[in-house]
Parts: sequence; C-alpha cells; structure tokens
Amino acid sequence: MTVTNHKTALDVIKLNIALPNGVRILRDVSLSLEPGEVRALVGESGAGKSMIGKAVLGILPGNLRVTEGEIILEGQHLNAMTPWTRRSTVAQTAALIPQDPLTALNPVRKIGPQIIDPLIRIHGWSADKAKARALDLLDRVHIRAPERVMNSYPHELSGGMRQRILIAAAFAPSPRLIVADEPTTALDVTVQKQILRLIRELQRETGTAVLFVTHDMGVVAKISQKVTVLFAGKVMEDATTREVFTNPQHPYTRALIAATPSYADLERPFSPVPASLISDLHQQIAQDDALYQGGSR
Ligand SMILES: Nc1ncnc2c1ncn2[C@@H]1O[C@H](COP(=O)(O)OP(=O)(O)OP(=O)(O)O)[C@@H](O)[C@H]1O
Repeated sequence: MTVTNHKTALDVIKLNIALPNGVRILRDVSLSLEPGEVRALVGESGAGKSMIGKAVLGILPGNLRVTEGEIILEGQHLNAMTPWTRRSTVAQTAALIPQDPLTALNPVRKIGPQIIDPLIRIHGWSADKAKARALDLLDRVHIRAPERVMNSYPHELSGGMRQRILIAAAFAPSPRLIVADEPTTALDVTVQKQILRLIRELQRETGTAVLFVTHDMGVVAKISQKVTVLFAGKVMEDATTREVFTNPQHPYTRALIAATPSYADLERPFSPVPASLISDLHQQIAQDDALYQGGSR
C-alpha cells in the first residue's frame, strides 16, 4: 500500500506555557514524532517534561496556560478546536500511561469497569466487545487470570500489576499516540525492567507512537529512537538516540550522560551535572526571557 498522505503522529511547534504572572514554564518547545516512533523527553526534575505531555493531552493544571504555539495530533490542529471537540479528538487518538499507578486508578471501583467504560465511551463499543478487548489486553500484558483481576479492587494488587493494568488500559482503545509519564519511577528496579520491556513490546506490536518522559538516560537508551533533552522548559538538544549517546552536541546532554551510573560498567566514574553549567544555562535562559516578546495572546 502506498502512503499518499503522510501524517506525523505529533507535532509540537514553538510551544510556550506560562504561569498567570507571565513566567514561562515551557520556552518555544518544538518536537515531532513519526508514527510508531518512541521519543524520550529527558531532563532533570522541573525541566517541563510532564508539562509537554499534559499540554498534548489537554490536562494542564488550571493555573497554567498555553500562551503560544501549536499542537498537531495526527494532522489535527488541537488549538483551533472547541474544548469539547478537542477532548473527544484527544480521547480517540491518544492515551496516557501515568507515573503513579495507585493514584491513577480509582480505589473504590473494580479494575474491569475502569478499563471497559472508557472503551464504551470513546469508541461506542458494546459492553461485550469492550470486555473482550479488556481481557485481550490484560492477557497481552501477561496478567494471569484476567477475569479475576477485573473483579479486583486496585488495593488488592501489587504495584507492578497495577502498572500493567494501566498499560493495558492505555493500549486498549488503539491510540496512535501514548504519553508515558515516567511510568517506571514508582516501581522497584526489577519490576521497572519488566514494565519497560512490556511497553516496548506492545509499542512495536501495535505501531503506536510514544512520547516517553524520563529523567533517566539509561531508560532513554533502552526505549527510544529519538530524544529531546530539556532544561528549564527549553530544548537543549533534539537528535536520534544513537547520536545523543555517540556524539552529544550540547554540554548539558554530555553532563546528563556523565551523571548516569552505568550498571554495565561499575568502574566508570559518574559525576553530577556541574553547578557552573547549570548557572550558565539559567543565565542564557534569563537573557532569552528578557528578549521574549510573545505570550500576549
Ligand atoms: N500547577 C503548577 N503551577 C505552577 N508551576 C507548576 C505547576 N506544575 C508544575 N509546575 C512547574 O512547572 C515546571 C515543570 O514541571 P514538570 O512537572 O513538567 O517537570 P518535569 O520535568 O516533569 O519534572 P519531574 O520529573 O519532577 O516531574 C516545574 O518548575 C514545576 O515546578
């Protein structure tokens, strides 16, 4: 089949997000994601990684607003839509694997309806079809006795099981894009590896594009083909994962790599990102901000 109408899964163009006082949280962030591609968003705490995912999904905290920029999901300009159309477009096209599986699940509802109801709502499927899809996905995330798990409450399951369920729930409606927001951070190390492998497996099988938020360069190396390195809401580097590890261009990227412990090579020294570099970057950003004329809309 020839593809005549190539659409990127996601284009973020010069996105700026600010607080009510005008202070920017994201600064001219641009990135794109091809169908079936995994792009890691990496940076230290507070860099704005989660904000990008939240902006795409339309779930920004109420006090933050998009002041400039475009978000284009599968060729659809989200900013041009009414809030209702936007919500339904995002629900049909994208899904979230959240960081904390416990708070993401409703503690007083059984697992089954938490997967099934969104499928009925999003796709208008019958209850039977949605249940069959939920069971299929639970099986694909290697959950044994899926019927019993669907009848359980979240607190009856382990953290790893809950994260598998959220992965199943995210893939169940066949989204074209998944935002995975540090999905392994709340889990212990062995479970982290299994969850990462599972996301990669399902992502490859389904050809879903994934925006993968992480602070861990080790995870970047395992999961992604492209990387956006962020510092204080600004893109420092955008490259293929191979380029980032073999020939990093930005000093901050080099510092992040140097700050990552290598489990394969325990002898290799690692050092924190130097304070002098952080201070230089903050200065550059302050200069950018002083020159910035946007954000008036
Ligand atoms: N509701 C909010 N109001 C004001 N500032 C916020 C709000 N939520 C987040 N921020 C700020 O926005 C910036 C980006 O936050 P974000 O959560 O995207 O960072 P992150 O890179 O995902 O870091 P982390 O790994 O810690 O989650 C941070 O400086 C954070 O303090």
